[in-house]
Amino acid sequence: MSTKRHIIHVPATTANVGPGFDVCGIALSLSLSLLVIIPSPSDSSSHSLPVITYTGLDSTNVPLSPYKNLLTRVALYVLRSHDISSFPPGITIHAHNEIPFGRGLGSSGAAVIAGVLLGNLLGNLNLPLSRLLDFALMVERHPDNVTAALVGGFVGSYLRELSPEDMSAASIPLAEVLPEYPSDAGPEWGTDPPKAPTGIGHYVKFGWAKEIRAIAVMPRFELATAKARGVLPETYSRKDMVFNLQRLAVLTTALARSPPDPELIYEAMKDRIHQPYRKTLIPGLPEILSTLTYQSHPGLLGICLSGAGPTILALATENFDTIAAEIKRIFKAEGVEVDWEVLTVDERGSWVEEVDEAAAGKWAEQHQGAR
Ligand SMILES: Nc1ncnc2c1ncn2[C@@H]1O[C@H](COP(=O)(O)OP(=O)(O)OP(=O)(O)O)[C@@H](O)[C@H]1O
Ligand SMILES: N[C@@H](CCO)C(=O)O
Repeated sequence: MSTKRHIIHVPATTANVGPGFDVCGIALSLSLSLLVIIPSPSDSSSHSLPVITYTGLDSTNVPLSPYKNLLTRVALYVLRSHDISSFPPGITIHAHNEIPFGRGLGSSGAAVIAGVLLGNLLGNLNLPLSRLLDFALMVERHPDNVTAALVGGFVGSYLRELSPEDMSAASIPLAEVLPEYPSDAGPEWGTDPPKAPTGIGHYVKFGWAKEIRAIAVMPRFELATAKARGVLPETYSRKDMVFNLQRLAVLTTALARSPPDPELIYEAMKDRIHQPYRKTLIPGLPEILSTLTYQSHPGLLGICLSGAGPTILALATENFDTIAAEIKRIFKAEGVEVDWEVLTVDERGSWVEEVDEAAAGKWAEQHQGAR
Protein backbone atom coordinates (compact mmCIF):
# COMPACT_ATOMS: atom_id res chain seq x y z
CA MET A 1 0.00 0.00 0.00
CA SER A 2 1.37 3.42 -0.93
CA THR A 3 1.05 6.70 0.96
CA LYS A 4 -2.60 7.81 1.17
CA ARG A 5 -3.73 11.43 1.22
CA HIS A 6 -7.23 12.60 2.08
CA ILE A 7 -8.89 15.96 2.63
CA ILE A 8 -11.75 16.11 5.14
CA HIS A 9 -14.11 19.08 4.61
CA VAL A 10 -16.55 20.21 7.33
CA PRO A 11 -18.74 23.35 7.15
CA ALA A 12 -19.47 25.97 9.79
CA THR A 13 -23.00 25.98 11.20
CA THR A 14 -25.44 28.35 12.78
CA ALA A 15 -27.62 26.65 15.40
CA ASN A 16 -31.03 27.35 16.96
CA VAL A 17 -32.17 29.63 14.06
CA GLY A 18 -34.64 31.71 16.05
CA PRO A 19 -37.11 29.50 17.95
CA GLY A 20 -35.32 26.19 17.23
CA PHE A 21 -33.15 26.00 20.34
CA ASP A 22 -31.14 22.72 20.29
CA VAL A 23 -33.18 21.61 17.25
CA CYS A 24 -32.33 23.50 14.05
CA GLY A 25 -29.02 24.12 12.34
CA ILE A 26 -27.86 25.46 8.99
CA ALA A 27 -24.54 24.59 7.35
CA LEU A 28 -22.76 27.68 6.03
CA SER A 29 -20.03 28.52 3.54
CA LEU A 30 -17.01 28.64 5.88
CA SER A 31 -15.09 25.47 6.54
CA LEU A 32 -12.63 23.50 8.57
CA SER A 33 -10.53 21.22 6.34
CA LEU A 34 -7.92 18.66 7.23
CA LEU A 35 -5.23 17.25 4.93
CA VAL A 36 -4.46 13.81 6.34
CA ILE A 37 -1.38 11.91 5.15
CA ILE A 38 -1.14 8.22 6.03
CA PRO A 39 2.26 6.75 5.12
CA SER A 40 2.64 3.38 3.48
CA PRO A 41 3.28 0.67 6.10
CA SER A 42 6.74 0.12 4.56
CA ASP A 43 7.81 3.74 5.29
CA SER A 44 10.18 3.85 8.22
CA SER A 45 8.27 6.47 10.09
CA SER A 46 10.20 8.91 12.27
CA HIS A 47 7.22 9.70 14.51
CA SER A 48 4.72 7.39 16.11
CA LEU A 49 2.17 10.01 17.21
CA PRO A 50 0.33 12.17 14.65
CA VAL A 51 2.02 15.48 13.82
CA ILE A 52 -0.54 18.31 13.72
CA THR A 53 -0.17 21.74 12.12
CA TYR A 54 -2.73 24.53 11.70
CA THR A 55 -3.32 27.55 9.51
CA GLY A 56 -6.19 29.97 9.34
CA LEU A 57 -8.36 31.59 11.98
CA ASP A 58 -7.80 31.25 15.71
CA SER A 59 -5.15 28.58 15.25
CA THR A 60 -2.44 30.17 17.39
CA ASN A 61 -3.48 28.71 20.71
CA VAL A 62 -4.78 25.31 19.61
CA PRO A 63 -2.98 22.48 21.38
CA LEU A 64 -0.90 20.51 18.88
CA SER A 65 -0.37 17.43 21.05
CA PRO A 66 -2.64 14.71 19.65
CA TYR A 67 -3.64 13.86 23.23
CA LYS A 68 -4.83 17.43 23.87
CA ASN A 69 -6.14 18.50 20.45
CA LEU A 70 -9.91 18.19 20.04
CA LEU A 71 -9.71 16.71 16.51
CA THR A 72 -7.38 13.88 17.47
CA ARG A 73 -8.97 13.23 20.89
CA VAL A 74 -12.30 12.66 19.16
CA ALA A 75 -10.60 10.47 16.52
CA LEU A 76 -8.94 8.44 19.28
CA TYR A 77 -12.29 7.98 21.02
CA VAL A 78 -13.73 6.55 17.76
CA LEU A 79 -10.67 4.31 17.27
CA ARG A 80 -10.73 3.03 20.85
CA SER A 81 -14.45 2.33 20.51
CA HIS A 82 -13.43 -0.11 17.75
CA ASP A 83 -10.66 -1.82 19.74
CA ILE A 84 -7.92 0.16 18.02
CA SER A 85 -5.98 1.42 21.01
CA SER A 86 -3.72 4.00 19.37
CA PHE A 87 -3.16 6.12 16.27
CA PRO A 88 -1.50 4.42 13.30
CA PRO A 89 2.17 5.54 13.11
CA GLY A 90 3.53 8.33 10.93
CA ILE A 91 0.28 10.29 10.39
CA THR A 92 0.45 13.98 9.57
CA ILE A 93 -2.58 16.24 9.81
CA HIS A 94 -2.74 19.80 8.55
CA ALA A 95 -5.86 21.71 9.60
CA HIS A 96 -6.98 24.86 7.83
CA ASN A 97 -9.67 26.72 9.75
CA GLU A 98 -12.04 29.46 8.55
CA ILE A 99 -14.51 29.17 11.47
CA PRO A 100 -13.93 31.65 14.31
CA PHE A 101 -13.72 29.94 17.70
CA GLY A 102 -16.39 30.48 20.33
CA ARG A 103 -18.52 32.89 18.29
CA GLY A 104 -21.63 30.79 17.65
CA LEU A 105 -20.67 29.47 14.23
CA GLY A 106 -20.18 25.86 15.27
CA SER A 107 -16.38 25.70 15.49
CA SER A 108 -16.48 22.93 18.12
CA GLY A 109 -19.21 21.05 16.24
CA ALA A 110 -17.06 21.17 13.09
CA ALA A 111 -14.00 19.99 15.03
CA VAL A 112 -16.02 17.10 16.52
CA ILE A 113 -17.32 16.00 13.10
CA ALA A 114 -13.83 16.34 11.61
CA GLY A 115 -12.49 14.21 14.48
CA VAL A 116 -15.13 11.51 13.96
CA LEU A 117 -14.38 11.42 10.21
CA LEU A 118 -10.66 11.30 11.01
CA GLY A 119 -11.16 8.30 13.32
CA ASN A 120 -13.29 6.61 10.67
CA LEU A 121 -10.54 7.18 8.09
CA LEU A 122 -7.57 6.16 10.25
CA GLY A 123 -9.32 3.01 11.46
CA ASN A 124 -10.66 2.14 7.99
CA LEU A 125 -14.01 1.72 9.72
CA ASN A 126 -16.49 2.63 6.94
CA LEU A 127 -19.06 3.73 9.49
CA PRO A 128 -22.51 4.68 8.16
CA LEU A 129 -23.68 8.26 8.59
CA SER A 130 -25.97 7.46 11.54
CA ARG A 131 -23.07 5.88 13.43
CA LEU A 132 -20.82 8.86 12.71
CA LEU A 133 -23.56 11.00 14.23
CA ASP A 134 -23.75 8.75 17.32
CA PHE A 135 -20.07 9.33 18.08
CA ALA A 136 -20.38 13.07 17.45
CA LEU A 137 -23.35 13.21 19.84
CA MET A 138 -21.43 11.42 22.57
CA VAL A 139 -19.08 14.42 22.54
CA GLU A 140 -21.26 17.42 21.61
CA ARG A 141 -24.55 16.59 23.27
CA HIS A 142 -26.92 18.91 21.48
CA PRO A 143 -27.59 17.84 17.89
CA ASP A 144 -28.15 21.13 16.04
CA ASN A 145 -24.55 22.01 15.05
CA VAL A 146 -23.12 18.52 14.50
CA THR A 147 -26.06 17.23 12.44
CA ALA A 148 -26.07 20.25 10.11
CA ALA A 149 -22.26 20.07 9.81
CA LEU A 150 -22.45 16.38 8.91
CA VAL A 151 -25.35 16.38 6.43
CA GLY A 152 -25.45 20.01 5.24
CA GLY A 153 -28.36 22.34 4.52
CA PHE A 154 -31.11 23.50 6.89
CA VAL A 155 -31.76 20.65 9.29
CA GLY A 156 -34.01 19.78 12.22
CA SER A 157 -33.01 17.01 14.59
CA TYR A 158 -34.04 15.22 17.74
CA LEU A 159 -32.36 12.82 20.13
CA ARG A 160 -34.11 9.46 20.51
CA GLU A 161 -35.46 8.64 23.98
CA LEU A 162 -32.88 6.16 25.16
CA SER A 163 -33.41 3.06 27.28
CA PRO A 164 -32.19 3.53 30.87
CA GLU A 165 -29.05 1.55 30.03
CA ASP A 166 -28.30 3.57 26.89
CA MET A 167 -29.18 6.74 28.73
CA SER A 168 -26.56 6.11 31.37
CA ALA A 169 -23.97 5.39 28.62
CA ALA A 170 -24.88 8.59 26.78
CA SER A 171 -24.85 10.67 29.96
CA ILE A 172 -21.37 9.61 30.96
CA PRO A 173 -19.28 12.70 31.84
CA LEU A 174 -17.47 14.10 28.83
CA ALA A 175 -14.20 13.65 30.68
CA GLU A 176 -14.67 9.89 30.33
CA VAL A 177 -15.47 10.07 26.60
CA LEU A 178 -12.52 12.38 25.93
CA PRO A 179 -10.18 11.72 28.86
CA GLU A 180 -7.20 13.89 29.66
CA TYR A 181 -4.56 11.64 28.16
CA PRO A 182 -1.09 11.95 29.69
CA SER A 183 1.49 13.02 27.08
CA ASP A 184 3.16 9.59 27.23
CA ALA A 185 -0.09 7.60 26.98
CA GLY A 186 0.65 4.29 25.30
CA PRO A 187 -1.80 1.89 23.64
CA GLU A 188 -2.49 0.26 27.00
CA TRP A 189 -3.44 3.56 28.69
CA GLY A 190 -6.81 3.96 30.39
CA THR A 191 -9.99 1.94 30.41
CA ASP A 192 -12.31 1.15 27.49
CA PRO A 193 -14.29 4.21 26.37
CA PRO A 194 -18.04 4.31 27.08
CA LYS A 195 -20.09 2.53 24.40
CA ALA A 196 -22.03 4.91 22.15
CA PRO A 197 -25.69 3.75 21.94
CA THR A 198 -26.87 3.27 18.35
CA GLY A 199 -29.28 5.62 16.57
CA ILE A 200 -29.10 8.49 19.08
CA GLY A 201 -29.78 11.29 16.60
CA HIS A 202 -32.48 11.59 13.93
CA TYR A 203 -32.91 14.45 11.49
CA VAL A 204 -34.78 15.83 8.52
CA LYS A 205 -33.49 18.27 5.92
CA PHE A 206 -35.81 21.18 5.20
CA GLY A 207 -35.97 23.09 1.95
CA TRP A 208 -34.17 26.40 1.55
CA ALA A 209 -35.12 29.24 -0.79
CA LYS A 210 -32.07 29.87 -2.94
CA GLU A 211 -32.27 33.68 -2.68
CA ILE A 212 -31.78 33.70 1.12
CA ARG A 213 -28.30 34.57 2.37
CA ALA A 214 -26.98 34.49 5.93
CA ILE A 215 -25.30 37.66 7.18
CA ALA A 216 -23.05 36.69 10.10
CA VAL A 217 -21.98 39.66 12.23
CA MET A 218 -19.25 38.33 14.49
CA PRO A 219 -18.19 40.29 17.59
CA ARG A 220 -14.49 40.09 18.29
CA PHE A 221 -14.88 38.25 21.58
CA GLU A 222 -15.39 34.59 22.40
CA LEU A 223 -18.34 33.26 24.35
CA ALA A 224 -17.90 29.64 25.40
CA THR A 225 -21.03 27.59 24.70
CA ALA A 226 -20.81 26.05 28.18
CA LYS A 227 -21.00 29.53 29.75
CA ALA A 228 -23.92 30.56 27.50
CA ARG A 229 -25.80 27.36 28.43
CA GLY A 230 -25.12 28.05 32.10
CA VAL A 231 -27.38 31.14 32.13
CA LEU A 232 -30.44 29.26 30.85
CA PRO A 233 -33.24 28.26 33.24
CA GLU A 234 -34.16 24.63 33.94
CA THR A 235 -37.88 25.14 33.33
CA TYR A 236 -40.06 27.34 31.13
CA SER A 237 -43.65 28.55 31.20
CA ARG A 238 -46.20 26.92 28.92
CA LYS A 239 -46.73 30.36 27.34
CA ASP A 240 -43.08 30.64 26.29
CA MET A 241 -42.94 27.04 25.01
CA VAL A 242 -46.06 27.55 22.89
CA PHE A 243 -44.64 30.85 21.61
CA ASN A 244 -41.56 29.02 20.28
CA LEU A 245 -43.39 25.93 19.00
CA GLN A 246 -45.84 28.02 16.98
CA ARG A 247 -43.03 29.94 15.31
CA LEU A 248 -40.81 26.90 14.72
CA ALA A 249 -43.61 25.05 12.91
CA VAL A 250 -44.05 28.00 10.55
CA LEU A 251 -40.36 28.82 10.10
CA THR A 252 -39.23 25.42 8.81
CA THR A 253 -41.55 25.71 5.79
CA ALA A 254 -41.44 29.50 5.38
CA LEU A 255 -37.67 29.47 4.71
CA ALA A 256 -38.20 27.04 1.82
CA ARG A 257 -40.78 29.17 0.01
CA SER A 258 -39.73 31.29 -2.91
CA PRO A 259 -40.06 34.24 -2.86
CA PRO A 260 -39.68 34.32 0.94
CA ASP A 261 -42.31 36.25 2.90
CA PRO A 262 -40.53 38.75 5.23
CA GLU A 263 -43.60 39.42 7.38
CA LEU A 264 -44.12 35.72 8.10
CA ILE A 265 -40.43 34.91 8.62
CA TYR A 266 -39.60 37.94 10.77
CA GLU A 267 -42.12 36.98 13.45
CA ALA A 268 -41.31 33.26 13.09
CA MET A 269 -37.66 33.89 13.98
CA LYS A 270 -38.43 35.25 17.44
CA ASP A 271 -37.45 33.22 20.49
CA ARG A 272 -38.22 33.08 24.19
CA ILE A 273 -36.11 30.09 25.19
CA HIS A 274 -32.51 31.29 25.02
CA GLN A 275 -32.10 34.83 23.71
CA PRO A 276 -33.80 36.63 26.63
CA TYR A 277 -31.36 34.96 29.06
CA ARG A 278 -28.22 35.37 26.98
CA LYS A 279 -28.64 39.12 26.59
CA THR A 280 -26.63 39.57 29.77
CA LEU A 281 -23.61 38.05 27.97
CA ILE A 282 -23.98 39.95 24.69
CA PRO A 283 -24.03 43.74 24.94
CA GLY A 284 -26.42 45.28 22.39
CA LEU A 285 -28.43 42.09 21.76
CA PRO A 286 -31.88 43.42 22.81
CA GLU A 287 -31.41 46.60 20.79
CA ILE A 288 -30.26 44.70 17.69
CA LEU A 289 -33.26 42.36 17.88
CA SER A 290 -35.72 45.22 18.30
CA THR A 291 -34.19 47.88 16.02
CA LEU A 292 -33.76 45.94 12.81
CA THR A 293 -37.05 44.90 11.26
CA TYR A 294 -38.17 43.87 7.79
CA GLN A 295 -39.90 47.27 7.52
CA SER A 296 -36.88 49.36 8.56
CA HIS A 297 -34.44 47.29 6.49
CA PRO A 298 -35.92 46.04 3.22
CA GLY A 299 -34.42 42.69 2.27
CA LEU A 300 -34.20 41.55 5.92
CA LEU A 301 -36.21 38.42 6.62
CA GLY A 302 -35.38 37.69 10.23
CA ILE A 303 -32.72 38.17 12.88
CA CYS A 304 -31.51 36.11 15.82
CA LEU A 305 -28.53 34.97 17.84
CA SER A 306 -26.36 32.45 15.98
CA GLY A 307 -25.91 29.36 18.16
CA ALA A 308 -24.93 30.33 21.66
CA GLY A 309 -23.69 33.73 20.37
CA PRO A 310 -22.22 36.26 20.30
CA THR A 311 -22.60 36.25 16.47
CA ILE A 312 -25.82 37.74 15.09
CA LEU A 313 -27.47 35.89 12.21
CA ALA A 314 -29.56 38.00 9.84
CA LEU A 315 -31.32 36.18 7.01
CA ALA A 316 -31.82 38.46 4.04
CA THR A 317 -32.30 38.62 0.29
CA GLU A 318 -30.70 42.04 -0.39
CA ASN A 319 -29.21 45.17 1.21
CA PHE A 320 -26.67 43.05 3.08
CA ASP A 321 -24.27 46.00 3.62
CA THR A 322 -26.93 48.24 5.15
CA ILE A 323 -28.18 45.50 7.47
CA ALA A 324 -24.66 44.59 8.60
CA ALA A 325 -23.73 48.28 9.05
CA GLU A 326 -26.66 48.85 11.41
CA ILE A 327 -25.78 45.82 13.55
CA LYS A 328 -22.16 46.95 13.57
CA ARG A 329 -23.23 50.45 14.68
CA ILE A 330 -25.20 49.08 17.64
CA PHE A 331 -22.34 46.83 18.73
CA LYS A 332 -19.88 49.71 18.38
CA ALA A 333 -22.00 51.89 20.67
CA GLU A 334 -21.51 49.14 23.25
CA GLY A 335 -17.75 49.15 22.64
CA VAL A 336 -17.79 45.89 20.67
CA GLU A 337 -15.88 45.60 17.36
CA VAL A 338 -17.15 43.12 14.79
CA ASP A 339 -16.32 41.37 11.52
CA TRP A 340 -19.08 40.39 9.14
CA GLU A 341 -19.61 38.15 6.13
CA VAL A 342 -22.44 37.26 3.79
CA LEU A 343 -22.59 33.46 3.69
CA THR A 344 -24.49 30.96 1.58
CA VAL A 345 -26.01 27.69 2.72
CA ASP A 346 -23.77 24.65 2.26
CA GLU A 347 -26.07 21.87 1.10
CA ARG A 348 -23.31 19.24 0.85
CA GLY A 349 -22.22 18.98 4.46
CA SER A 350 -19.07 17.07 5.33
CA TRP A 351 -17.14 15.06 2.80
CA VAL A 352 -13.86 13.25 2.47
CA GLU A 353 -11.89 13.06 -0.77
CA GLU A 354 -8.82 11.03 -1.59
CA VAL A 355 -6.25 13.17 -3.42
CA ASP A 356 -2.98 12.45 -5.20
CA GLU A 357 0.39 13.88 -4.20
CA ALA A 358 0.11 16.82 -6.62
CA ALA A 359 -3.35 17.86 -5.36
CA ALA A 360 -2.22 17.52 -1.73
CA GLY A 361 0.85 19.66 -2.52
CA LYS A 362 -1.32 22.29 -4.15
CA TRP A 363 -3.70 22.33 -1.17
CA ALA A 364 -0.77 22.68 1.25
CA GLU A 365 0.66 25.52 -0.87
CA GLN A 366 -2.65 27.38 -0.68
CA HIS A 367 -2.63 27.04 3.11
CA GLN A 368 0.90 28.00 3.98
CA GLY A 369 2.21 29.45 7.21
CA ALA A 370 1.43 26.44 9.37
CA ARG A 371 2.53 26.45 12.98
N1 LIG B 1 -10.55 23.32 14.65
C1 LIG B 1 -10.44 23.17 15.97
N2 LIG B 1 -9.41 22.46 16.47
C2 LIG B 1 -9.29 22.30 17.81
N3 LIG B 1 -10.12 22.81 18.73
C3 LIG B 1 -11.17 23.51 18.27
C4 LIG B 1 -11.39 23.71 16.88
N4 LIG B 1 -12.51 24.44 16.74
C5 LIG B 1 -12.97 24.68 17.97
N5 LIG B 1 -12.18 24.14 18.91
C6 LIG B 1 -12.36 24.22 20.37
O1 LIG B 1 -13.72 24.53 20.65
C7 LIG B 1 -13.80 25.78 21.40
C8 LIG B 1 -15.03 26.56 21.01
O2 LIG B 1 -16.17 25.79 21.33
P1 LIG B 1 -17.55 26.46 21.74
O3 LIG B 1 -18.58 25.38 21.74
O4 LIG B 1 -17.39 27.25 22.99
O5 LIG B 1 -17.84 27.53 20.58
P2 LIG B 1 -18.42 27.37 19.11
O6 LIG B 1 -18.54 25.92 18.75
O7 LIG B 1 -17.59 28.21 18.21
O8 LIG B 1 -19.85 28.04 19.31
P3 LIG B 1 -21.36 27.49 19.05
O9 LIG B 1 -21.42 26.09 19.59
O10 LIG B 1 -22.24 28.43 19.82
O11 LIG B 1 -21.58 27.58 17.60
C9 LIG B 1 -12.50 26.50 21.03
O12 LIG B 1 -12.15 27.45 22.00
C10 LIG B 1 -11.51 25.35 20.93
O13 LIG B 1 -11.10 24.95 22.23
N1 LIG C 1 -28.14 24.89 20.75
C1 LIG C 1 -26.85 25.25 21.26
C2 LIG C 1 -25.98 25.68 20.12
C3 LIG C 1 -24.59 26.13 20.52
O1 LIG C 1 -23.68 25.08 20.47
C4 LIG C 1 -26.99 26.38 22.28
O2 LIG C 1 -27.62 27.38 21.92
O3 LIG C 1 -26.49 26.26 23.38
